[in-house]
Amino acid sequence: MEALDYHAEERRKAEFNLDEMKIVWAGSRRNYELSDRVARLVASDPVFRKDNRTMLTRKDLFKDTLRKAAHAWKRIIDLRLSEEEANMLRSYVDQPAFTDLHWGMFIPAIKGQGTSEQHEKWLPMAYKMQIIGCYAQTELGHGSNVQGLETTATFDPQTDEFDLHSPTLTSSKWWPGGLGKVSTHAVVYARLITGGQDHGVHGFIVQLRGLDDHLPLPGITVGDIGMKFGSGAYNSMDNGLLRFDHVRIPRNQMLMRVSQVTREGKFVQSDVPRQLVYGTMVYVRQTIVSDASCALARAVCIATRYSAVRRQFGSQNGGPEIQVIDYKTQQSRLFPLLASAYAFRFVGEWLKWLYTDVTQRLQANDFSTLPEAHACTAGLKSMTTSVTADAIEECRKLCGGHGYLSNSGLPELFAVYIPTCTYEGDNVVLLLQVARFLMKTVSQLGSGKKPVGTTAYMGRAEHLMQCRCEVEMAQDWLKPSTILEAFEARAVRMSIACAKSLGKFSNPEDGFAELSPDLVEVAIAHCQLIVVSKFLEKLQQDIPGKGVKRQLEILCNVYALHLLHKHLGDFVATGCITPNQGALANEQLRLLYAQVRPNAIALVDAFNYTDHYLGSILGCYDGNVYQKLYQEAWKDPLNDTVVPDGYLEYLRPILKQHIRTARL
Ligand SMILES: CCCCCCCC/C=C\CCCCCCCCCCC/C=C/C(=O)SCCNC(=O)CCNC(=O)[C@H](O)C(C)(C)COP(=O)(O)OP(=O)(O)OC[C@H]1O[C@@H](n2cnc3c(N)ncnc32)[C@H](O)[C@@H]1OP(=O)(O)O
Ligand SMILES: Cc1cc2nc3c(=O)[nH]c(=O)nc-3n(C[C@H](O)[C@H](O)[C@H](O)COP(=O)(O)OP(=O)(O)OC[C@H]3O[C@@H](n4cnc5c(N)ncnc54)[C@H](O)[C@@H]3O)c2cc1C
Repeated sequence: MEALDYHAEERRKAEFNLDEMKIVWAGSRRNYELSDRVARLVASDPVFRKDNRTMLTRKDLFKDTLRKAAHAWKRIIDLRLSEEEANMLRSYVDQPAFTDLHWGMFIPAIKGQGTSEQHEKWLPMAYKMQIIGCYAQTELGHGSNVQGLETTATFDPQTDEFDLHSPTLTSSKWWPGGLGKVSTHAVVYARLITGGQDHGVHGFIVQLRGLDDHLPLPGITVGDIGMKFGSGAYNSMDNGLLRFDHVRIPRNQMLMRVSQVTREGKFVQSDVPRQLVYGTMVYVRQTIVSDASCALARAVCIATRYSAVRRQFGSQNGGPEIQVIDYKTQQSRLFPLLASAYAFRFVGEWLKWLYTDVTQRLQANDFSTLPEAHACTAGLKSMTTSVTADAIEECRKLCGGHGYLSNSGLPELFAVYIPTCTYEGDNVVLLLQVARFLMKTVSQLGSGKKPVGTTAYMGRAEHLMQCRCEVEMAQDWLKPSTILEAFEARAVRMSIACAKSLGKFSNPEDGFAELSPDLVEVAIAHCQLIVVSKFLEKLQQDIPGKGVKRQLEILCNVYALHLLHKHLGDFVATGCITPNQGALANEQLRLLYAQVRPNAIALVDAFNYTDHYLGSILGCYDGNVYQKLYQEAWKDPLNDTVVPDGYLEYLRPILKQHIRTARL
């Protein structure tokens, strides 16, 4: 018998080839096939079950995480999965774990900042997980200000060792994932001191726990920092605290690609820029942008499928009520998020390319594109995670009351996701880094130095400062060059206005601090331009499949025009468009929503998420929401008994007292 599909009619409405769209989303046919296979492998394995995890105590959740990680590792070895497949498996298992930090930060830190001898010594053990590492940078007193870290690594020429020490309470390492209970090793960031001189923050490989007994080594105090936001969620991770009491490590455990300390204790700064010490963060920020599209797509998939099932009001002659997805307000809240998921997917692909390019250049000692890579990863990490965090909450609201149920999947997704706005760099702090980069670019405009890469548009500042938008009718807004020019003009005009205001301050740093809220807006405008332009560039590619390119064009226009509508003040105040042209953009946006509507379910099907990964009754593929909600309610432990525990002690006495009072 064919399974019920409450979305069958919606799926029939689609105007494009779904299989081809799945390939576009996955990046290639090969990626699609790998990802589909791994997703099904995880979904069908009972060890990876996750529907009960918000009910577990912290200890049980943590043990469950250890069990899943061990099982995942066994599957990776037994099935001889490649690193790429293993990473897919990690993300489909969908439970933050120490392995994220081991593979995502500890290994990349050694690779990026270690010498070839250090690679040879440490990487084989790390790849086999014979040692497990974390990334111990943040302290109780300092996170954003990395230069303010207090842990010291003092070289002792007598013994050829570093003495690692936590001189104050605030120097305690605080937050590193995997540190609390699991890691045997850490890359620790500490101030390097030689001959009484402070050389700033550097990375050191430090063993924390015994490899046989897992006990902390002498001089090391280590533990978990405690429960975090929400149930389940990020509490599967053992974010830890760490203190050193004069712990000794050999000199060759300082990561020495950027700077070296010789046997005599001489500090040598190589030609490699000191910012490479921050390189692991650049790598992770880039991965966070791709992950943002996945998290956003997940929330949007749930809200879209549920919006097609849910009906409220408007029944005519006893017929069905209106599907809430048909309300224009629902569309205007939901479809820009759907478009953003695609936009972030494509900008994530591009950022991966940029990162690979800069890495290859760094290997050849070409550091020229490092500032651009830093600005792009920082800005896009900030922008995509802020939008995604807000969007998950919006999707919860789009699902009405049922969105607040844990089994909608949205509360846990929100709780897991929101720290992304803080970790790997607080989002505001990162936007200020972008703003610094932009102000520097503007200040060099007159010097003959041609801006390149994502700031190339600033080279056309003269034109962009005075160009006039030519839109006369709503449909004029569909021209890619019109959209692009409006976004470029807005970004350049806001940048130059800020640079002029900065010029009025005698001390530039005072000006930067005073104008920082405006500078954040400038950085956002620049990042939005990058996303819009990368979406437009994607559309220049050959995209096969009936109707696929057309749907992507519609989504690209939705993405750009909803931003234009949301930031209308910027566009009008800078004179890039007139208020009337803004109104025409909004008119066009409404027409675009009507074009998205019949394709909405298929556009979220293209993410190819299994019900296991979605973890949501509201978002389940077959749309059989009400029956599943009803069945699920009976599985709650509170419903194990008809009369709740505590009735006799606490409820009955009150009820009885009430009866007595009533009789009086
Ligand atoms: C189960 C088994 C599974 C097996 C799986 C196997 C396969 C797995 C494969 C892959 C796995 C991948 C997994 C990924 C998972 C990832 C999970 C991630 C979890 C993340 C958890 C969180 C971790 C953290 O949070 S770590 C700590 C992060 N901390 C921060 O981000 C701190 C933020 N602060 C800073 O970055 C800096 O302090 C600052 C930039 C804000 C300021 O720095 P400062 O030195 O003061 O610099 P400043 O004076 O402002 O600038 C000086 C110049 O330097 C430039 N600059 C700054 N930063 C950088 C940089 N990063 N790169 C390049 N340049 C930089 C800056 O622009 C200035 O330049 P100028 O030209 O002089 O102006
Ligand atoms: C779940 C989670 C996992 C983490 N994992 C790790 C890990 O594995 N390893 C690790 O080392 N760290 C980790 N961290 C720490 C994380 O990197 C830091 O919390 C993060 O970098 C923010 O730093 P902070 O906590 O010092 O925030 P703060 O800098 O204290 O931020 C507080 C407020 O001040 C504002 N602010 C700060 N500086 C400025 C400024 N210059 N201008 C304007 N506003 C400013 C911020 O915008 C924010 O609103 C993790 C954190 C979390 C939440």
